[in-house]
Amino acid sequence: MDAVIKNFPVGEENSGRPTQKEAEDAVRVLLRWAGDDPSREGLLDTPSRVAKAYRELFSGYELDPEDVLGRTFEEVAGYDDIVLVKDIPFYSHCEHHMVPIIGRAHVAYLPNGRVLGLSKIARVVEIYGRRLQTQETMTAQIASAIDETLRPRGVAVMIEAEHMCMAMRGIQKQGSTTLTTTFTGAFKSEPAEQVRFMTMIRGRG
Ligand SMILES: Nc1nc2c(ncn2[C@@H]2O[C@H](COP(=O)(O)OP(=O)(O)OP(=O)(O)O)[C@@H](O)[C@H]2O)c(=O)[nH]1
Ligand SMILES: [Zn+2]
Repeated sequence: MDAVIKNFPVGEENSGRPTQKEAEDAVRVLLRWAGDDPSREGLLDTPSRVAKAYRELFSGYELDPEDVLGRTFEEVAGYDDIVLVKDIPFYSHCEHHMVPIIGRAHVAYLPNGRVLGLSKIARVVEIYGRRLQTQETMTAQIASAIDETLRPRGVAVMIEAEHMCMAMRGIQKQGSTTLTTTFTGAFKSEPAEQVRFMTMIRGRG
């Protein structure tokens, strides 16, 4: 982990975060709420496993996209056309039900003299994915993080995702996909750039 711990600093100043024991007790309550017995053998270690899993699934709160996006390159031989990283898979959790959102992000920008390491784009998707989210917020957050740190001529983000809260429960519609987009700069002002972005995303193989 090479980025700064931000929202939940590990240490004495970390007064707002529950203790491991509090988290495990909360899981025991939810196990009882589900109708099971937390003291049966198979569930004895479950609270500590769940607490550990939550640290991983929600590790995005501890990372700052600015640290990840700080490393840029200028030597790209004058390349100034679209850079698109498409089909970045991610898992997130909806902030309404805390069940998974399973999706793919497509992220593009128009360089303004500087380019990002390609892996950094996927890292930004991870940082925002590993938080409680709405798809709209996550789409906008990825775009503005890149916009504000890299200052490119434009950013385009599309997310396609399936929401388990619509598939496993509630309306129970499996297989529906939600699409969200955020465009900034030239992608926002020039429809032709949006069309190029969409064409590049849809051009498979
Ligand atoms: N806009 C948006 N809505 C979302 C997202 N994830 C989940 N939701 C919706 O959040 C809404 C919450 O609605 P509520 O009526 O408060 O909760 P609910 O009774 O559990 O809703 P149902 O899912 O319809 O049973 C639901 O319509 C979900 O489909 C998201 O990323 N974006
Ligand atoms: Zn939901």
